[in-house]
Amino acid sequence: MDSPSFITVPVPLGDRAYEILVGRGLIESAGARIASLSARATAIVTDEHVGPLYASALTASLEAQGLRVSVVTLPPGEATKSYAGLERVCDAMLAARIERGDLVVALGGGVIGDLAGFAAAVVRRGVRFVQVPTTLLSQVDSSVGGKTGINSRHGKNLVGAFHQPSLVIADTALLDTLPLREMRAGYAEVAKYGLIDDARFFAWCEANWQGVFAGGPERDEAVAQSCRAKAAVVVRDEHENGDRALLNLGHTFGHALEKITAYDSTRLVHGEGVAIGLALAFRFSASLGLCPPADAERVEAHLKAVGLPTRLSQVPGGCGTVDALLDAMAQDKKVKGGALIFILARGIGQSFIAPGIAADEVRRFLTGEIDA
Ligand SMILES: NC(=O)c1ccc[n+]([C@@H]2O[C@H](COP(=O)([O-])OP(=O)(O)OC[C@H]3O[C@@H](n4cnc5c(N)ncnc54)[C@H](O)[C@@H]3O)[C@@H](O)[C@H]2O)c1
Ligand SMILES: O=C(O)C(=O)C[C@@H](O)[C@H](O)[C@H](O)COP(=O)(O)O
Ligand SMILES: [Zn+2]
Repeated sequence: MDSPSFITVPVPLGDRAYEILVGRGLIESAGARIASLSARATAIVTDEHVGPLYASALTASLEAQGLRVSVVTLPPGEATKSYAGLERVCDAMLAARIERGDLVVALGGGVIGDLAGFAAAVVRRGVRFVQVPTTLLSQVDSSVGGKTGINSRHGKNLVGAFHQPSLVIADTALLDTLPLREMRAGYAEVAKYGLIDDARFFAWCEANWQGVFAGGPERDEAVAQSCRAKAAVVVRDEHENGDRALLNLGHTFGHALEKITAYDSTRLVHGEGVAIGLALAFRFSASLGLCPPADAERVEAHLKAVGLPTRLSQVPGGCGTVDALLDAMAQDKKVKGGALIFILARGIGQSFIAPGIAADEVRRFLTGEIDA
């Protein structure tokens, strides 16, 4: 199993423990690594952008290990994370006679990872799966932690399951073909880890983001550090009964925007929604007197420097009314007893879970943001 140097990030979850491998060129040895999990057959799930670039190399690498391989290729974009997409993947797995002891291999971004992982969770009541994430977002976030699912017309990720992967192979060279818009979107989730609880990492991001984009050693470091940060949270709260909600920083607003833009990736992709959501969470915290306004300005300045949107006015086609936003936010999975729970911040790297924010405060803040 010769391969270039790589970083291993363990996710010690007892009988669901697995490793995240991060490095350039890992796809070449993916077949041997996946074969070591002792399956007989694999179903690769991918999309129409990623499949033509990487599915044949992965197929060859798996077949060289004697594994039977089938491939299902879906349309790219958020709209694929749907009931129809789920039906296609489940039926393809069943048609390929994928058994419980076999493996689903998600080759793509977060859309494919969430969808394939959910199909793996439900087909035959549970098949193992491997993540081969191909976007920055999926390498730093969605391939880790076992949240799988699809969107509903009622909201983001409302139908899903916790189902941990058996292995994550993050080949950072695959990001060389990723469009700039998608690099930027994934970067919002990288910056998020600094904003949650690691001010030093946020400062590192401010100084090193160009290297992450360019594919230097900073890229591998950013992916590995993000995975370490996420794994640490997931290990202490796998099913989001407490601290894991911190990973939702920016998402109460961001998910509402994704729903309002009808999961139309030409208008808004997840990471762009998160970028606007991060900026909103910090400005909301500042407006409540919780966070120094200078920190909110610094967050916005960094996101803008990278080329990310930070304002509701930047949502193509508009962000809807305050009522539409509040209505979408009411379906957030953090809602308890009908009341919203926000992730707010006392400063950069000092985020916290904030129940008990009055609905009037949210309305006042959003009204100001829409009018800004
Ligand atoms: N499960 C989780 O914990 C979690 C965490 C964060 C986000 N998510 C979910 O992830 C999804 C977003 O994922 P995403 O940002 O990866 O989007 P995506 O999967 O839609 O991929 C973005 C685009 O890049 C293309 N692409 C992917 N890899 C490529 C490559 N190497 N070269 C060229 N093109 C490539 C895709 O075809 C697509 O058009 C959202 O649905 C979000 O809700 C889940
Ligand atoms: O892994 C988590 O937990 C996260 O919240 C990570 C988020 O970046 C991700 O977008 C996640 O899918 C959101 O989860 P949801 O439970 O709010 O749908
Ligand atoms: Zn996210």
